Parts: sequence; structure tokens; C-alpha cells
Amino acid sequence: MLCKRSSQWHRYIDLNKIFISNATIRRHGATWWSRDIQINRFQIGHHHRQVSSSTSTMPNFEALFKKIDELKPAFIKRLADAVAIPSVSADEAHRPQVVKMGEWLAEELKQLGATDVELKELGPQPHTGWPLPPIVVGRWGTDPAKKTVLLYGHYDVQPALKEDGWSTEPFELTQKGEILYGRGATDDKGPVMGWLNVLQAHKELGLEIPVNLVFCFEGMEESGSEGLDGLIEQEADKYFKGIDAVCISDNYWLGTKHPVVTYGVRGVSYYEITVKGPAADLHSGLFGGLVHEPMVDLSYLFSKLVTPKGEILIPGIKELVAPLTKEEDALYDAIHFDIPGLEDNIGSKTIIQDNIKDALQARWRYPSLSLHGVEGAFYEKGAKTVIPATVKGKFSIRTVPNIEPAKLDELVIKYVEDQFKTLGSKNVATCELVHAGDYWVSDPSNWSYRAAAKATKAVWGVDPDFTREGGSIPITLSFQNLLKTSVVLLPMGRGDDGAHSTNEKLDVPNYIEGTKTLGAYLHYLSEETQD
Ligand SMILES: C[C@H](N)C(=O)N[C@@H](Cc1c[nH]cn1)C(=O)O
Ligand SMILES: [Zn+2]
Ligand SMILES: [Zn+2]
Repeated sequence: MLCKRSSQWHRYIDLNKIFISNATIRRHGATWWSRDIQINRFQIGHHHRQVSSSTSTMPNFEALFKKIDELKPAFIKRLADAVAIPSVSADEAHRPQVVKMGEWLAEELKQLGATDVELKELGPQPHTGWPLPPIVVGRWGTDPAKKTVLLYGHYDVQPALKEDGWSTEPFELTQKGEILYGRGATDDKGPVMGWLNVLQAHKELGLEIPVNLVFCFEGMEESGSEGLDGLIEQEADKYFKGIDAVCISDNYWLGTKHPVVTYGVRGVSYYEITVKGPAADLHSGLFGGLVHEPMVDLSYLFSKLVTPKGEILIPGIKELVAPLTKEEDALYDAIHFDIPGLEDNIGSKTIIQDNIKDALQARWRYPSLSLHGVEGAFYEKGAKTVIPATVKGKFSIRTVPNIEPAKLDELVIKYVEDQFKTLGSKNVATCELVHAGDYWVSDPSNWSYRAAAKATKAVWGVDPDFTREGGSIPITLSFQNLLKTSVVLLPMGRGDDGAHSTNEKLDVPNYIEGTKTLGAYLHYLSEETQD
């Protein structure tokens, strides 16, 4: 293996617990959700656009929301400053920029009045030896009478080059109408700035934040969150002692209109197949037909991993997937989304499934295998007649309950090796795990979800859909297990934001109303009875 797997804290999240609790919801109706809210928003098969009649004392957000509106230009400037630092964690050349971004973030926190701001160093990255960017930690308040919330986000981004097809410079935040374009706008600099914006608005108003905050911002999320597991373990009884809830804003609504609160993510196991042949690239006229070509071997191996309809061809994986129960299946009926919405998100009509339930299940509760690219192959424009000497094929598998990552590695690596043997090639092939992160599924009925739902309703005027996320946030399960606390995902951006893609964007309303939602969540959390 190229790198050690993240620690084995995960494992079995009992999905039945969730579904049993959902069944309980239906049986007990309003009593499940909250004693304050008379309508069961999570009720399976019902449209939750119905307005809930809340009898809770809703905090008066008028001043806070007005202040956030007033600060819009400053907040956009903050996001522009963040986007301008190309903190791409994937390659060595950019690593100093990731570190710079961490330092910038720490400085912003200090300027706003956060205390105990530190850059927790993680040492060298195990398999590359490159220095890992620090984890930025800080505090806001240490009142023992208040609840304490850990806010996690990441300040690294995916790579981006203008020539990939961006219409604007990826590291210059560009506003066109009500849309902010730039790498990291939605993933995850916008949401991280959202938390800073909340601090600024409270500070300027002289308004108390009713919970203590602990910040934990990492710079390696897009590259496997290396080092963070160890830090959380090490600091669980020190810096991270006494955390009552964790909130992460690092995913997206399903579509463009309806807000969501998220209670699950898929895991990801990322692999690399290396095929080594000649000592150097060769002239295909001179050597084509008489040498085993690494690209040909790799293309064959790629074709044996997944079908064009998305079916994973590696035996044994399907059998690891938790069976779909009737109760879980029914949850999908309540979601406000459709195939045209999904087509809008991707900008084409190329969805494999023909109904939204199957498509969402494919995204949330079944594994998928994606081919990402080939290092070492000719890719520029033109027609170079080369036989690449060594190629590295990259692919990943999104994991779901109950796929054990170590078991998955065994199945994948043995299968690739066996397939390679059938070729009779004299090249040398290896398949290795690059990084892995666990899946996570939570029970969306607890106090932190109630607070998130109320905040969403207060800002957006509708009850959120409860969703799972097809992407991965590798550290989520570690927070839950190591800090023995519940985690909620409260996203800011829309489903068409183009995270990881060209022309990534964040809509101004999502940035501003999203900041309000994060702020309101903290107020509702302080009022909510912890269960
Ligand atoms: C959902 C989150 N914003 C995200 O984009 N996560 C990444 C994490 C990752 C793991 N390996 C590389 N990146 C993702 O889901 O791809
Ligand atoms: Zn992210
Ligand atoms: Zn991402």
C-alpha cells in the first residue's frame, strides 16, 4: 500500500437503528420530531412543504440577518481573498500555497477575536514526504454553562487550470450577476468563510454567540484528510475536550431550490494501477507491434472494472452492501427532486437511471466506481505517436454500509492482479490504495438536526429535505467516534455548483442566506434539549 489506511474506528453504523427510528416517527407522529413542532416533517411519503406550527420561542434574528445583509460586500471580499490563494492539496508544487492559506485563515480568526488559535503541525505526509499543511484550530468562548460546538471545514481545494475549460480565472473570484465563480467558492471556502462571517456579524452587533465554538479547519480534505484522524485522537481529551456537537458545512443541496440537511456520506477508497514497460517512451512506428504497451494493458484493466451502466465488475463487492429495507426505500419518496433537476446539475441528459429514486439510491446507498485519469499518458492536443513507458491509472470506489475498506482493498487488488495475469503481458503491474475515507450515516432525529432544521426554516421558509451525500468527507466518522458526539451536515451551496469541476460557483444568495443559516443554527442549538 502507498499509504496507511485511516484508523479503523468506523465500522458498523446500524442503519436499522435509523429506519427503526423513522418507523417510530410514523407511529408516534409529532412526538418524535420535537415537542415544539407539531408536524412531523420527516414523515415518510408526505410532502413536507406543509408549514410546521412551531410553538418554540424563536430567537429574534432580525438584527443578525440585517447585519449579515449589510456586510455582504465585506463577505464577498473575504471569499475573494480566500479563493486567490491556490491551496491545491493534490500536488507538491502547490503545497506551500495550502500552508499559506492555513496561515491566512488563522490570522482572520485572530483578527475576528477567536482565542487559542494554533496551527497544529502534522509532519511529513507518509508516502510522499511532502510537509502536511497544518490543522487550524481556535476557540470562541469557554463558558462552562454553554454547549460547545466544533465547526469543521477544509481550506484546501481541488486542482484547477484555466485551460481545463474555465470561463474565468479559477483563482480570481469573479462575480457575474448573482453568481460568484472561483475554485473553492462552494467547496469549501464559501462555507468556511460563512463561519467567519457569522463571527463578524455577531462581533459588530455586540451580540453574544450562545454556544462555545471550537474551530477545526484542515488543508488535506481533498487528498484523504491525512493526519487529521491522529490529531483528533491525540486532542480528544485536550483541545477537543467537551464537544457537544459537530457541524460541517461541506456538501450541497440536491438541486437549486430546496435546502437540505444531510445525515450521511459515502466513503471513498482511491486506487492507482501502475503499469511499467520500456525504460523510456518509445516511437510507435519503430516499436509498435513488437512491445507490450503499458497503455494497452491499462485500458484492458480499466475495461474490467466497471460497465458503461455503472455496474462494478469486481466480484464480492455487491455482497457487502447492506440490504435495502422497505422503510429505507420509502424515505426516498419524500425528497424534493427529479430527473430533470439532476440533468440540470450535470448539464446533459446522460443519467443512467430513469427514475429519481433509483438515481438517488445509486448516489447515496450503493457503491460506485469511477475512472479518473491516467498519469504518464499523452494528453495534449495534437497527434503525438508515442508509446508511453509507464502509466498510472487512477480510479476510486465510493463505499457505503457495510463495505469494510480493508476487505475492499483485498478484493480490488487481488482482482486487478488476477486480471493482469490473464493478459500474458511482460510488463509489470501493481495496484495500490492511495487513500481511503469511511462512509458515515447518522440518525437525523437528534437535537443537532432539530436545530439545523429550524435554522433552515427560519432562513429559507421551508423545511429541509433530509438527504445523504454521494461525496465523501473522510473525517466525519472519526469526529463521531473519537469525540463521542453527533455530527450534522448543513450545506450552503446548490447541486449545480460544479464542485471539483470547471466554473465552480456559489450563488450570492446561498452565500449570504447560508451564512444566516449557520448563525441561526448556533442559536437554535443553544435552545435545544440535548438528547
Ligand atoms: C463532499 C466534499 N465536499 C468533497 O468534495 N469530498 C471529496 C473528498 C475526497 C476524498 N478523496 C479525494 N477527495 C470527495 O468526495 O471527493
Ligand atoms: Zn469539500
Ligand atoms: Zn471537494
